[in-house]
Amino acid sequence: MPEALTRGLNPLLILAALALAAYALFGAGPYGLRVLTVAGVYAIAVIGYQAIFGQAGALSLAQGTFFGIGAYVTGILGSTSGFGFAVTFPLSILAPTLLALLIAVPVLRLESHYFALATLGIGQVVLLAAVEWQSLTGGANGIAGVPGIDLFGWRVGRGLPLALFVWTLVALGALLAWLLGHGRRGAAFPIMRETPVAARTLGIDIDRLRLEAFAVSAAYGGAAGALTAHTQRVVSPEVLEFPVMVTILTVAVIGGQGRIAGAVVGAVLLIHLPEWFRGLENGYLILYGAALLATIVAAPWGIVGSLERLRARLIPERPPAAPAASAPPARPTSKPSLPASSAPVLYVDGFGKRFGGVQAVSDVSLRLDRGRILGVIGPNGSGKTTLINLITGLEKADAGKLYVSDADITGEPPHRRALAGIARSFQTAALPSDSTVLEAVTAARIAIDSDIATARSHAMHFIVQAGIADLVHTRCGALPPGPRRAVELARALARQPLAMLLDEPAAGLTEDEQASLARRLRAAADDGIAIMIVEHNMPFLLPLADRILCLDEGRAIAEGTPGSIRRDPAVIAAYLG
Ligand SMILES: Nc1ncnc2c1ncn2[C@@H]1O[C@H](COP(=O)(O)OP(=O)(O)OP(=O)(O)O)[C@@H](O)[C@H]1O
Repeated sequence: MPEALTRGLNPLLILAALALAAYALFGAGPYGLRVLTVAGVYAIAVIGYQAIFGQAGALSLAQGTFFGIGAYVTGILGSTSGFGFAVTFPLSILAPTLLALLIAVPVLRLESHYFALATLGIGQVVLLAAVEWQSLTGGANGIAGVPGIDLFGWRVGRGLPLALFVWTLVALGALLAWLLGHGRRGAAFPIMRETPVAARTLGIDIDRLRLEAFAVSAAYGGAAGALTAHTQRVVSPEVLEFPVMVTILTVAVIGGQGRIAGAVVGAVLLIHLPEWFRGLENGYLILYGAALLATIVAAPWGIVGSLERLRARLIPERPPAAPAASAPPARPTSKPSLPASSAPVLYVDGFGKRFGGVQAVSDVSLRLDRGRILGVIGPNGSGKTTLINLITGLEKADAGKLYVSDADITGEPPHRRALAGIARSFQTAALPSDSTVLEAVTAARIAIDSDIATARSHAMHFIVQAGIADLVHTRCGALPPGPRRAVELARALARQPLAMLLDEPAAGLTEDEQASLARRLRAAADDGIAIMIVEHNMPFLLPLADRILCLDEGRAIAEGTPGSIRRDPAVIAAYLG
C-alpha cells in the first residue's frame, strides 16, 4: 500500500473494521444488518460531504438535498418506469451533480454563512417541489414499491447480501475519494481552507477546486440517496427534510472533519447510537443528545482526529525524511516586444481605486524592471497595500491597465496573474498555521509542477536556499516572526516570479534578520526578478532600493533615486518629515 494511504491509518481503526465485518457476518440479526446497511448508506453520503465541508472548508447544507434527489430519481425511474439499478444508479448520481454544477455559479462565490444559507434555501425549494409535484413524486405520500437492486440479472437480497453490497460501495467510494483527494489537489486544500486569499496569489484556482468538491459531494449524496431508496423500498419527502442534513453534518463532525475514516466511524456510531439507547424509551433522546455533546466537547477533532492525536502522543512518529532538494528549470520568460533595455517586466498604467468615500489609489502608474528594486513609501493609509492588491488582482481597479511582459492582464483573476509571473507576500505573513513549512512552500509549486513529488523537491530547493531546512517539518503556526517572514519569502521565490511584490517584509525582524533579508532580496534581483517593496523602515529600504515611489492620499507625489527622494520637499512634508 502507498505510504500516504497507510499513514494516518490507526491500528485501532483496522481492528474496528475487522470487528464490524465479523459482526455483519456472524453476529447481526436481520434488524442489525438493516441498521448496518443504513450506516453504510450514510457513510457514503458523508465521504462525499467531506470533500466540500472537510476539504474545501465550505459549510454546504445541500448534502441532504443531493441525497433526497438521488432517492427520488431511483424511486421514480425504478418504480414507475421499471428501469434497473444499472440505469437508475448512474442517473441518481448524475442528477444531483448537474444541480450542483448549476447552482455552483451563483452560490459558491458567497461568503461562508451566506453560502450555508443559500444551500439551505435550495433544499427548501427542492422539498417544496417534491411535495407539490404530485404526478411525478406522489406528493406527501411519496413513492412505494421501489424495487430491490437487480444488477445484470443478479438480485441483491435483503439482509446480508444488501449489507455486503452497500459496504463494498463504501469501500470503493472511500478509495475513490482518497484518489481524488491526494496529490496536488490534496496539497492545495489545506492552503485554500486556511488562507484562501494567499492561495489565489499562488496560482491556485480555488473557485475551480470548490466547484469540483461541490460536484463530488453531490455525486456521493446522490449515490447514497439511491441506495436508501433500495433499502427502504419507499421514497417520501422525508429524504429531503432537514434531519437528513443534520445527521450528515453530525456524522462528519463527530467522525472527524475532512477524514474519510471519520465518515465511516461517525456513520456507524451515529446510526447505531439511537438503537443502543432505544431501550430507555423517552429518556433516549436526552441521552443521545448528551452523548453527542460530550463527544463534541471532549473530541473537537472528531473521533478519528482524536485517535490520530492520541497515537502521535503515545508513539511519537519520526518525521518523514525531507525530500531531496532539486532546482527547478528556469522559468520560460515571455519575450517582450520592446527592446530589452526599455521593456518593463510589469507596468501599471493609471490605476485608480475608490472604497466608498475614500479614494485609496488615484491615477498611479509605475514600472518594475528586471533586476531592479522599487521601494514604495508613504504615510499610513496612503494606498500602498491597495496598490499591491490591485496588481495581484485581489482588488479590482476602477481605472487603469496592468501589463506583464507586454501582455495586458488587467481583466485576469488573481491565480492567472500569479501564473503570468507575479508573486507577493502579505503585511501579516499569510501562512497556513496547521501546515508544515514544507507543505506551505510546496503549495507555491502546485500550479507549476506536474506532480506532487516534483513540487516537494523543488520546494525543498527554495527552503534550503532560504536557510530554513531545519524547520522543514515545523508547523507554520509555531514559527517566530523572523522564520515566518523567511518562509513567506521562500514561498514567493518558489514561484520563480518575474515580479515579486513584498508588503513590509522587514516588519518585526531583528537587525541581523533585516541584514540577511536585504542580502537575499539583492541576490533575487541579481537573478533577474523585478522587485517592489512596500516598507516604512527607511534604514532598511533606502540602501536597498534602486528607485523609490512615494504615495500620499493615494497619489504618487514623487519618484526617483533614494538620494533624491530623501531631499524631496514634498516627500519630507508628507512623510519623512
Ligand atoms: N477593503 C477596503 N475597504 C474600505 N476601505 C479600504 C479597504 N482597503 C483599504 N481601504 C482604505 O484605503 C486607504 C488606503 O489603505 P491602504 O491599506 O492601501 O494603505 P497603506 O498605505 O497600505 O497603509 P499602511 O501603511 O498603514 O499599511 C485607507 O484609507 C484604507 O482605510
